[in-house]
Amino acid sequence: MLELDTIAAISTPMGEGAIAIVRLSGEEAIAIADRIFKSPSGKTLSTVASHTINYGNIIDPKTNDVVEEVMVSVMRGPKTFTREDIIEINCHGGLVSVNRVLQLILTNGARLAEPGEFTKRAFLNGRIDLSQAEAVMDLIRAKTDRAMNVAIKQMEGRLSNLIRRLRQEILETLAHVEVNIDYPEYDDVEEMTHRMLIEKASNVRSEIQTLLQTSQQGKILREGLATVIVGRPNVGKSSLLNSLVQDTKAIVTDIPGTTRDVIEEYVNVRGVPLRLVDTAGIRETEDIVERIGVERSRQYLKEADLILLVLNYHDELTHEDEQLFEAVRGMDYIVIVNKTDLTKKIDLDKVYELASGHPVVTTALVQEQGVDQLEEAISSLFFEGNIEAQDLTYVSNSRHIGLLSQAEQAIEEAIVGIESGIPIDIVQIDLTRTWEILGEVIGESVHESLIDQLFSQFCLGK
Ligand SMILES: Nc1nc2c(c(=O)[nH]1)N(C=O)[C@@H](CNc1ccc(C(=O)N[C@@H](CCC(=O)O)C(=O)O)cc1)CN2
Ligand SMILES: Nc1nc2c(ncn2[C@@H]2O[C@H](COP(=O)(O)OP(=O)(O)OP(=O)(O)O)[C@@H](O)[C@H]2O)c(=O)[nH]1
Ligand SMILES: [Mg+2]
Repeated sequence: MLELDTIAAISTPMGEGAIAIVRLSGEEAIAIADRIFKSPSGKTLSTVASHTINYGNIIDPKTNDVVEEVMVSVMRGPKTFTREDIIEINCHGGLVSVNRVLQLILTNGARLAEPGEFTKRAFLNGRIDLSQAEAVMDLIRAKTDRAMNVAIKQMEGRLSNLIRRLRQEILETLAHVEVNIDYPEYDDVEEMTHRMLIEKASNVRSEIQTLLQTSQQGKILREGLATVIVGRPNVGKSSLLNSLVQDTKAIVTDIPGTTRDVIEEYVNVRGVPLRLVDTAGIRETEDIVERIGVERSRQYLKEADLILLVLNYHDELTHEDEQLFEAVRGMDYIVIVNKTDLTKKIDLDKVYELASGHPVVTTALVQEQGVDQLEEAISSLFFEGNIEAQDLTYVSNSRHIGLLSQAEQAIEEAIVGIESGIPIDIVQIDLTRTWEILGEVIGESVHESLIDQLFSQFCLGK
């Protein structure tokens, strides 16, 4: 165990609630709490049994004034979240009262925790590895049930265990290489090790590939399907965003060019998390502010997983509409023909022809018509053919995906090397590199600055 100072933070959201929790972790946690805690029966926290909750008051030791009425949980390490001694003070849930308790703790020997520092300690003290710690953050941020299931499995160590097993197999393979290097004079040893090496390394490679295959869905579940609404000015793009969000987030007017900037919202469409982006209508424009917006729309378009292309039923197809079809070619898109409550001026046959097999949905968004069909089209596009396998281990985090791709490449080089009969000590280098890269996923052999950066993305008090 590392010797670290005692940290404290408010671990519940800033705002009014029924209760709010101030959490302390570290060697001095119980002693510090005792300095400001007074129980009616006179007991002290340092003498109560571990994992008990205790009623009492928080008092300012300088004035002896009662500051708060609380329940204090005492949990002695190592069987705690951080493996250190932990105190949790359950206050009345008002901003002023929790802050007063926190201030007293800080003036009585604790230091304010940095974002993610409690979870970082769980990592530094070896209770969880890096991929599990990252999953804790994903769990908090999860926007749908499915995203949460992926995070929980990763937190339980599913991914870590798989990575550990692969690393173990690489080590065993390396042991065979050693034999080969140590006894090069035995030809039959070389024969055998070659076959074995190729078999073992191919096995590892195919497991890495299987994992990488889950990454696209995993990433979408975690980060949301990047969905961009495009269309000419005034066709109803912002109305579409509002219908899907079921709330008025984007300003809707009949003035073309209303949306100047990009609006981003998370929505849950039948279990598919969408990171929905409403853009400024794409057209040639003179207005400089609007032009920046249009420029950014094009940028978003490039990075989208799904495009919602909106057309106007009450208007003829224009050259700009056709350019939009051109721009989204090769991407996943759904065509929405809006304003069907008005008279038809669009050539629908032409729309179907341009859509060339992509779904076409008609809507009258002012009357909330067609939204169901659109949601259906989105969810069937996402879940097409691959109903989420319950026991699949997903990779969802860009850092992990990047490392796994590197590992795949390294093991590939090792395999090609063995097959082409290059010196075995070169193969050894590639295998070792694969082993190291995989280690970074679970936080073995990672640089300290990366660890700091990862944990700093957490919420305060986590
Ligand atoms: N009040 C409170 N609720 C909370 C947390 C917390 O810190 N405080 N958690 C914080 O995010 C989560 C719970 N996570 C936890 C994970 C591990 C351990 C823990 O003590 N693990 C030990 C002992 C397990 C055991 O008793 O067998 C261990 O793994 O060694 C505690 C909480 C959610 N709810
Ligand atoms: N009749 C009718 N009007 C609609 C429909 N959907 C949207 N509108 C109206 O069309 C106008 C433009 O809607 P917006 O959602 O602001 O269009 P937009 O594409 O975001 O426009 P810009 O941001 O200016 O590019 C508003 O007056 C809406 O009320 C519809 O289905 N039928
Ligand atoms: Mg708009």
